Amino acid sequence: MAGAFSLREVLAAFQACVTERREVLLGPYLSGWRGLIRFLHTLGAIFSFISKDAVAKVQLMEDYCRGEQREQYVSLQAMVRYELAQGLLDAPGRPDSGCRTVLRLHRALRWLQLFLEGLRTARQDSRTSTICTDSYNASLAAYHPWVIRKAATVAFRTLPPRDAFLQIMNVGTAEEAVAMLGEALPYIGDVYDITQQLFAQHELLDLP
Ligand SMILES: CCCCCCCCCCCCC/C=C/[C@@H](O)[C@H](COP(=O)(O)O)NC(=O)CCCCCCCCCCCCCCC
Repeated sequence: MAGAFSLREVLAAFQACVTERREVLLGPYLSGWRGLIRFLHTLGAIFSFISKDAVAKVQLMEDYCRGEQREQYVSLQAMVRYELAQGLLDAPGRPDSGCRTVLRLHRALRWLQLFLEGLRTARQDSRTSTICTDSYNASLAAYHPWVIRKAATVAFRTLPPRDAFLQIMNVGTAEEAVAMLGEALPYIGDVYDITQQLFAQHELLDLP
């Protein structure tokens, strides 16, 4: 089964990362991202400028999770508490804090949520590139300079048609993929909402 992997397992990580106390565990959160990045690799080299940035951010977070302060990075809530208490978010020009890094992933998760919801509910003959561009423009694009928006839009145009895209998710037929998305998306929405609320509460939504 080398190379064959299903988006079902990838998305399950976002279900696994919310605890009973509504904390978001970083371990499964990052393995969800790792799975998405693997998926992105199968879409071709034109997406590599995106996966490079995503890998760098996930890697940085994994290093915190394995580092000396790993207990402080078990969950997003612990991380926010720790980095705020240590004053790690005050100094300008700290492009390596966990909070600002997760914030970038968090904004990208909003894109993912909109994109997958768009795919799920679109008509059969819809274009994946249109769904992707629309969800990008409604979310992440606001944080990106013109060159990145341009490069992203060019890359999106190479995406396969909706039905073919649903097939490469490896969850079975297009109908089965749509059903899987219907089950998995509420969990992604949950992770997004909890994180959004946490960052809003501590005024961390604009970290440079
Ligand atoms: C269907 C495939 C489309 C994937 C497109 C995802 C959204 C496009 C993002 C474009 C990012 C371009 C790269 C550069 C970004 C950075 O400038 C920017 C700011 O960072 P900085 O503050 O450290 O400077 N970084 C970011 O906004 C973080 C971007 C993280 C993107 C992660 C994307 C992973 C996508 C996985 C897709 C898997 C598809 C699965 C669907 C079945």
